[in-house]
Amino acid sequence: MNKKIIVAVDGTAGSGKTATFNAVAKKIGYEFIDTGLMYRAFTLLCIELKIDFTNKEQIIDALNIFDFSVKNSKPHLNGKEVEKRIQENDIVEFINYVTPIPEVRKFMIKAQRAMVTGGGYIEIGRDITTVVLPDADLKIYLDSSVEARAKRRFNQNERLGIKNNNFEEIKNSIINRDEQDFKNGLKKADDAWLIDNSNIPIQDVVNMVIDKIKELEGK
Ligand SMILES: Nc1ncnc2c1ncn2[C@@H]1O[C@H](COP(=O)(O)OP(=O)(O)OP(=O)(O)O)[C@@H](O)[C@H]1O
Ligand SMILES: Nc1ccn([C@H]2C[C@H](O)[C@@H](COP(=O)(O)O)O2)c(=O)n1
Repeated sequence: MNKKIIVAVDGTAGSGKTATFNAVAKKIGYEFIDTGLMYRAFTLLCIELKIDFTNKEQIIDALNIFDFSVKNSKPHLNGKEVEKRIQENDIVEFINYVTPIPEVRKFMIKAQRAMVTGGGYIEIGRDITTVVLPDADLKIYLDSSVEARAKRRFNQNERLGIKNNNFEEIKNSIINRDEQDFKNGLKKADDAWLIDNSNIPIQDVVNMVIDKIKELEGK
């Protein structure tokens, strides 16, 4: 019986981490953890508490009443399902006040590490291969050109019928998010496998990754 492994994934905003590795996890029966949802849910809590986002102490105090869980593959904040709510624009507007705070990152890193109790997990984010799971069996850094990511997000918004869908605004938002992520420590780990999917269909990336996981399971 092959032994399941731990897979850690980092990558740039909108590069395809969720769509790609959710599909991989479903195909091979692994647990999928998207750590971005935790930061989004915590930002929502701060919004609901009407916190002054320039006041770090208030944000840090909110950690004491932050309960995040995933039930039936849906993120829950203090017991309430928030899957759609945490994808709304106000979250992105305020999240950059939250993610740089060391005490917030320390809290999240501890929780994200504790979620992975052995093989059979795929965890994605921005500091998983470098901080949360530095000893993961397989580390992947997923990236795409800004153009490719903006086109995908634009097309996704069209499909979803999102109004005021503007390519240039999306492109600038991606550039800004990259800037903040790199400031927060996003980088390709020396021992991570770089996958640039700018011109690779998602199904091909899924298959490449599954082949690699199966190879490592057999070792
Ligand atoms: N290889 C690919 N080719 C074309 N489109 C892709 C590819 N991978 C992902 N996509 C599409 O790109 C869009 C963004 O993907 P996704 O939301 O998974 O990115 P992400 O890295 O999780 O984003 P974020 O960092 O914002 O959470 C989605 O519409 C997804 O279907
Ligand atoms: N481990 C992580 C995961 C996410 N973030 C930041 C990056 C974004 O600003 C925000 C939401 O992540 P997304 O849902 O877009 O993947 O949280 C981080 O700093 N560390």
